[in-house]
Amino acid sequence: MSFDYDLFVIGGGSGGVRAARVAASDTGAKVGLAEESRYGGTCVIRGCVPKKLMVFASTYAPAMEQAAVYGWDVQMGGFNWSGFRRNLEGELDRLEGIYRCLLQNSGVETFDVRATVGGPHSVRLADGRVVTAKVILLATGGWPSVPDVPGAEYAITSNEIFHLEALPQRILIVGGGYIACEFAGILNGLGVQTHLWYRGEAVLRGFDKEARDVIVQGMQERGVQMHMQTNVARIEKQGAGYCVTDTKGARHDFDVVMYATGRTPKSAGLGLEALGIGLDSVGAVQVDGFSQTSVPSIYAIGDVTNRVNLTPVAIREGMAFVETALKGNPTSVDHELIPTAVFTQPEFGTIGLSEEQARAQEPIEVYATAFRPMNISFIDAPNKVLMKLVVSQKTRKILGCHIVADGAGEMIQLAGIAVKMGATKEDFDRVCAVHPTVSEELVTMKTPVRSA
Ligand SMILES: Cc1cc2nc3c(=O)[nH]c(=O)nc-3n(C[C@H](O)[C@H](O)[C@H](O)COP(=O)(O)OP(=O)(O)OC[C@H]3O[C@@H](n4cnc5c(N)ncnc54)[C@H](O)[C@@H]3O)c2cc1C
Ligand SMILES: NC(=O)c1ccc[n+]([C@@H]2O[C@H](COP(=O)([O-])OP(=O)(O)OC[C@H]3O[C@@H](n4cnc5c(N)ncnc54)[C@H](O)[C@@H]3O)[C@@H](O)[C@H]2O)c1
Repeated sequence: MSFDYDLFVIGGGSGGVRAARVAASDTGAKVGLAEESRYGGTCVIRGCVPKKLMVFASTYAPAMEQAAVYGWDVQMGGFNWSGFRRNLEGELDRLEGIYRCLLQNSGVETFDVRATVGGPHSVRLADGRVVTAKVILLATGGWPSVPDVPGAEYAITSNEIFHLEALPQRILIVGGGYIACEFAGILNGLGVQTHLWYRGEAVLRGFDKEARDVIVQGMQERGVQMHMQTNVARIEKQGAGYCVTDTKGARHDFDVVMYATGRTPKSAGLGLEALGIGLDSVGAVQVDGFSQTSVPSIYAIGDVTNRVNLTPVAIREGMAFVETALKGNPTSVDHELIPTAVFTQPEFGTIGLSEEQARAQEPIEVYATAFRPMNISFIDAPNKVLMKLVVSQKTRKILGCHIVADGAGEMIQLAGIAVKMGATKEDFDRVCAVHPTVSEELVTMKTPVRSA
C-alpha cells in the first residue's frame, strides 16, 4: 500500500518539530506536519521562552538596588511594559522563523491548519484535504485548564499573560504549581502587587519540603502575598477590574485574575475515540513505553500523553519515536531521575527523591545547609540559599539533590549528570571545591544533619 507520507506529525511544538525534522533529515522519510497556531508550540510561543525572558526582566530592580550598595550610582526608573512586550514579540517572531526554517531545510512539508485523525493511516486537514501516512504522530501538547467557578471566564491564564495591554496594579494568581509560583515572582518583580491563592497547605506540592519552605520564605520576603488554604468561590466584574470572593466569604479587588491550575492534554476532537485509542480521565493519550498507541500506526509524544510535561522530555520522546518507528530500533525514554528547575524567585533546581519520598523508601542520611550567599552578605536582601543532598545509607548513592539559589537551574543540570550516573556521597566528597562559590557546599558537607 502506498501513502502520501511516510510520517505525518500533528502539532509543531517541541516534540513534533524535533521528530519531524530528525525523521526527514536522518532517514530521508517523506514527512508532513500540520500546525494550527504558531511553530515552536507552547515552549517557544507561550511557555518556557517568554516566561524566562520575563524572569530576566523582573530581576533588574533588586539587582539595581544591590548595585547601589556595591558603589554604583544607580537611577532607578520605571518599568516600560509595552517596550518590553515589543521586544519580546520580536524575539518570538524570530524564533518562530527559525523553527519554520529548520523544518523547511530538513525537507518537511508544513500545513498551517488544524489536523485530526481520520483513520489508522489518514489525516484530515481543516481546509478539507485528506492525506495518508504510513505512521501518524500526535504531538498536540496541552492547554490551560480553568476550574468551573462562577465568573471564571473573566480570568486569564498563562496563554494571555504575555499579551496584556498594560501591567495591572494588583493581580491574583490562583494555583500552587510551577506556573503560579513562577509568575508570582515575575509579576512581583515587575512591581505588581501580587497575591497567590493556593487551596492546599503549601505550594509546590511533591517537591522536597525543606526546599519548598525556603522558596516560600524567599517569595514572601520579596513581597509576594501568599494565602494558603484559600480558593476562589466567585469572580464578578467590577468597573475595570474584578471583585473576587474567596471560599471563606471575604471579598477582594483585583485588576487581573490569572488561573494557573494545571494543563489538560489537547486530545479532544482529534478523532481518537472512534479508533479505539485510549484516553485517561484527563484526556491523556494512552501509549506504551515506545509511545505507541493501541493503533499500531499511531504514536503520541509530549504533553498530550501527560507523562512528564517538560520540553526536554517531549524532545527526547520525539527522538526515541524516530528511532523506534522509522529506524527500526525500538527505543524507550527513561523517565527516571529527570532534573528540573522551577524559575521561582528564589530559583529551585532539583533531581531525584525528596527527603519525604526517600524516607518512605529506605534508610537515608540528609546533608543540608542553608545560608546567606556571599554576594548579599553585606546587603539587606532576601536570598537565603539551600544546598541539600539525600543519601542512601545502604548504597551511599545520592537519591536526591535540591538547590535553592540564584542559578539553581544551571547548577542542577550539572549536578544531575553525577546523580544520573549513580554517584555516591563519597564521589561528591572526592571532588575538590571551587571557592568561593555557592555550589562548593555540595562537595564540602561533612556531617549529616539527620538520619532516618
Ligand atoms: C507558562 C509555561 C511555562 C513553561 N516553562 C517550562 C520550562 O521552563 N521548562 C520546561 O521544560 N517546560 C516548560 N513548560 C512546559 C513545556 O512548554 C511543554 O512541556 C512542552 O512545550 C510540550 O511540548 P509538546 O510538543 O508536547 O507540545 P506543545 O509545545 O504544546 O506543541 C503542541 C503544538 O500542537 C499544536 N496543535 C494542537 N492541536 C493541533 C491540531 N489538531 N492540529 C494542528 N496543530 C495542533 C499547538 O498549536 C502547538 O503548537 C512550560 C509550559 C508553560 C505553559
Ligand atoms: N520550569 C518548568 O519546567 C515549568 C514551568 C511551567 C510549567 N511547566 C510544566 O507545565 C505543567 C503545568 O503547570 P501548572 O503550574 O499549570 O500545573 P501544576 O500541575 O504544576 O500545578 C497546578 C496547581 O493548580 C492547583 N489546582 C488544580 N486544580 C485546582 C482547582 N480546581 N482550584 C484551585 N487550584 C487548583 C493544584 O493544586 C496545583 O497547585 C507543570 O506541571 C510542568 O510540567 C514546567
